[in-house]
Amino acid sequence: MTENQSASQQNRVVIFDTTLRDGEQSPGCSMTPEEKLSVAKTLDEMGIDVIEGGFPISSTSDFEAVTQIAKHAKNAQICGLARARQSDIDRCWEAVKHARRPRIHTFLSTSPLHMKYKLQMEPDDVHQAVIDSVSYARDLTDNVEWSPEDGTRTEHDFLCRCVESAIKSGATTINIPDTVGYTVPEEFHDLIAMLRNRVPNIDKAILSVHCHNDLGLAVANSLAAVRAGARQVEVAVNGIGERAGNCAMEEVVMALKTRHDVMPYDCGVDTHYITRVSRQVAGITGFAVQPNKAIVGKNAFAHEAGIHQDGMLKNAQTYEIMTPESVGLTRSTLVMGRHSGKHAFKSKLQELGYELNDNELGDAFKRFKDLADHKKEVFDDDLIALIDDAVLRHNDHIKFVSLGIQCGTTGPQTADLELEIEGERKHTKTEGSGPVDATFAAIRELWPHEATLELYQVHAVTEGTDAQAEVTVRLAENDRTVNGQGADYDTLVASARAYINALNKLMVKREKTATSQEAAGPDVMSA
Ligand SMILES: CC(=O)SCCNC(=O)CCNC(=O)[C@H](O)C(C)(C)COP(=O)(O)OP(=O)(O)OC[C@H]1O[C@@H](n2cnc3c(N)ncnc32)[C@H](O)[C@@H]1OP(=O)(O)O
Ligand SMILES: CC(C)C(=O)C(=O)O
Repeated sequence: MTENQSASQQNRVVIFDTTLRDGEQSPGCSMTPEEKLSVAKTLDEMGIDVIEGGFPISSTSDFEAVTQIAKHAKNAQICGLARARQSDIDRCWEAVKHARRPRIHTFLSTSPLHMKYKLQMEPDDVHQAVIDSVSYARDLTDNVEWSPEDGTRTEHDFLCRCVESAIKSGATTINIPDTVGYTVPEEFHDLIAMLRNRVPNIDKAILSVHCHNDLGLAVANSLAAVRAGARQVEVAVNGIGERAGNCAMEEVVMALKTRHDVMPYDCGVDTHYITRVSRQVAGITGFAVQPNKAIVGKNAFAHEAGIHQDGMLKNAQTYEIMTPESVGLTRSTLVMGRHSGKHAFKSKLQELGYELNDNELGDAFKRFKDLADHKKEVFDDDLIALIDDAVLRHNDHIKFVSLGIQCGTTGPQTADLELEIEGERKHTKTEGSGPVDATFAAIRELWPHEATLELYQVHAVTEGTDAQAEVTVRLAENDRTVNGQGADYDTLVASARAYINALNKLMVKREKTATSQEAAGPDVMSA
């Protein structure tokens, strides 16, 4: 009996996280291999069962990300996506094979619309390609997932035929995607029930769902599918993903935990990591979480109305269906400030879930002391922003040194900027239309580049006029898009740091992103 089958029989729901593949398909959301690896490490630690690290044939950067994730994962199965092409499957296997538990996820559209217009293939040829691609993948590994893309708009007879053949060809997971987020919960429930009733060998594979959120129904649809017998749910942190996004990991996991009475299914996720991974993904992608977002929004556990506050004081359960602690929002035991030393700093970071090496700790401590000199209270959110900004910066080609600004109504706005570029200090003083424009103009003068600014976003980490600013800068150059982040108590310094971070990432991408054309194979398998 396979691991998947035993999970299926025991009401255990496998959590398959696709933040790093479908999540990354959100426009402007691309992540470097290093960033993907750092998120994957958290997902692995928190008990996510399967991590889809990317689409290895799509770029050398994605190939490298999946390879690195596969090499580092301790517990999770590591998966890559592949079209129904030998070259895609080979490339995927090359990356995932390093994992202790690798998985190939291959897919092909089965809806009339997709077959006719997108694939331009006849149903019989699609059916044969399913058999060929799954059999080919199965020769490489015994852990093969197959997805009929646009499955929810596929004719039932044809869906059953393809699912049955995919299982006969060796698929161990059958994932039904609601690719365009069209389905409503009752329909999804009935679709899964229909497959279980009609496909004779359905129990040989675990049934999975992959829901998009175009109508805001991704979580409801996924839970309806679980109630009908699906035992894998595909999710993304903060619900990011193509268009309106994917089923939000934190929502499904907390719904299963909180309403175990009506949904008696278990998953292996340690929910205490939820806040941390949400912040990590938001920081890396620059996709801020809306304040009223379930589970991870800033207001998810805030009570403002007097009657609610009164109820909370008398008994928290009056207005709280789950505790903030259960998702990792802990009341601080260590208060950090200018008098805190390195030991307390290290313990605090451990409390927040960060393990830094000695160099990273040293750099972060210097930044913390500087911040504490300028800010009365250093909150947990300040530290998280600071750590996310300070680590992962060691190999940067361009480093921020200092910035002086002249702004206001009395004279030209100028930025006096010093950078260290490949070990050499460079300095300039540049004018601009406002201090941010002057700062970015100074960077462009010291490091000329063609990339265009697509997004400039400032977010106050905490309340108060001394709050740290967390800035996101998105730069685009040809097909490459990168998000840079910077945090500082000075908004302009944070802006400079974010722009420089984006430039550093762009350089890494320039080096690594050779398009996959030479690796991409010619045709759909049977065509
Ligand atoms: C529903 C989903 O989320 S599926 C995943 C979507 N994710 C992405 O597309 C992100 C990564 N994609 C990419 O980088 C590129 O699209 C690549 C590298 C995969 C392919 O790039 P290109 O070779 O330039 O092809 P392009 O993207 O223009 O078109 C896709 C081709 O794949 C074919 N195709 C689409 N899905 C499949 C599939 N499951 N199996 C086989 N072929 C497929 C299309 O019919 C089209 O073929 P054609 O070129 O013969 O018309
Ligand atoms: C590849 C499949 C699972 C997908 O992402 C979709 O259909 O949305």
